[in-house]
Amino acid sequence: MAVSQNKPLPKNIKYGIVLDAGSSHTNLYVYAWPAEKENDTGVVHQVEVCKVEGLGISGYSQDTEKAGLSLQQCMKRAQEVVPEQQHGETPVYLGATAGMRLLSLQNRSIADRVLSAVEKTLHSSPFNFQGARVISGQEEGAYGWITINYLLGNFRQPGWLNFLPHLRSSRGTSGALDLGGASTQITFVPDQEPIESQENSLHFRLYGKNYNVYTHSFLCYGKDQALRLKLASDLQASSTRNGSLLDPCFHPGYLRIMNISDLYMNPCIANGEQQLPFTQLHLQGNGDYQRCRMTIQKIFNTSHCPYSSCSFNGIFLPPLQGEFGAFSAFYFVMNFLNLTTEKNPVPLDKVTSTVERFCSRPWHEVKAEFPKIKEKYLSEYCFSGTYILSLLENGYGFTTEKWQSIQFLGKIGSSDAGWTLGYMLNLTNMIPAEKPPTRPLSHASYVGLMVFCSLVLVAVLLLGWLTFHKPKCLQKGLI
Ligand SMILES: Nc1ncnc2c1ncn2[C@@H]1O[C@H](COP(=O)(O)OP(=O)(O)OP(=O)(O)O)[C@@H](O)[C@H]1O
Repeated sequence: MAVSQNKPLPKNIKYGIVLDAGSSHTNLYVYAWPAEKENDTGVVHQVEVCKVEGLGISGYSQDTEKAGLSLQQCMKRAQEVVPEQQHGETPVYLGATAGMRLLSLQNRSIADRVLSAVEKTLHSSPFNFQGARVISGQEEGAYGWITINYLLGNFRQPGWLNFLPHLRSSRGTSGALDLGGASTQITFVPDQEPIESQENSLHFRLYGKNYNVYTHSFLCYGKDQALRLKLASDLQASSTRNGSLLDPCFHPGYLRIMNISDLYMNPCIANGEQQLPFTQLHLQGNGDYQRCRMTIQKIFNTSHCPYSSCSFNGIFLPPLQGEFGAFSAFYFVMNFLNLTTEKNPVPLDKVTSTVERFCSRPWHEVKAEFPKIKEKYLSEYCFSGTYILSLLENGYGFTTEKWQSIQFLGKIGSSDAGWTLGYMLNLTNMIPAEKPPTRPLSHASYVGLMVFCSLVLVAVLLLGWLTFHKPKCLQKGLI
């Protein structure tokens, strides 16, 4: 509790804490904002993030003790950041995402045990713990959309538009693309209304403005689960007798051994395990982007669509509209491949050729060049890059032209792009439905505005007089 106690305490700052319990990890975020401005947009910022080691939902169910200790360390860090006298009033929320949705489908009682173990630790902290819950895919999409638009300042409305309500539109928002380990979300305000499918439709009224938002969360299409789907589909298509598989999505020279039971012990994959005559899968990379793309394509079923347009698996998708911010693993992967820029998006053909070149590089060379990067991530950037291209291009229909509207975002200002900030803003009622009353002008601004308007009026009158009453001598001279 040392750090903040030695510093002068900032006045009138409020704090909130959100834990994001993902499939592979848990992150703790501390947010802060000036108390007197809490209903303004864009005032909340992330002041701390702490990674809870071993507390992915899968990790927690295996090594509860390690994960518990790491969670306590992150809570300690939060105690240092938030001034001690504010601990009791600082809310803490925990939201578990797709990893936990899958675990609940697989084994409800383990999932409940994981949540109650985490709850116990959080209840014993000095903060105001508000509960742990599994958030739905729809919520994950919606809160991600709220976060990025809040941080980008897109909910700000120029004051003069209040007098012209018919000109108000929700076009000014950015769509949100989120790629997790177990699920992926797409959320945006479409042009087409009403949204054809009810389960993909959300309505918000924020700061006095209506938003009809399309969202869908694809469970099992996060990058880790998508790899499993692809491997299961490869196995089904192969005639291997001993479990050896040549995999175009890994680098030449790369080898990985996986237990078949781990691959199939998963609600994402229909059980086909018992027909296999081997217990282990031996993957051998050959780094062939085009073939990798073809194998990935098989996990997207585009054979039926009960709506006017679909993404894949018969899920409604209206025509893409506006700009998009792509974050989480979309960003991690593109950033590793040097394909994220602050200003202009990298064109689709350059992204494709970069991924293609990277996939073809021998594994020993890649490993030697990036010794500090976790082997799991490094070995999968070829698959992940190819998967991102398949999902965005074939799954959602980002053509060469539309690709330019995607911005890969890690942070916006000091805050990570993700669902957590939107979740806290909603639970603390910090996004009002109606626009907060605008503050009256100060005396000095009022006088300034009157002087400015008077000068403009005088200039317009003078110009009018000169135009219509030209001096006679001048008029004669012209003839
Ligand atoms: N630096 C990195 N490079 C590559 N992959 C990464 C990196 N950091 C995290 N990941 C992976 O990116 C994926 C997305 O991470 P994120 O934290 O957004 O998802 P999650 O919360 O686990 O997913 P879900 O919402 O599906 O439960 C995970 O598979 C994670 O392991």
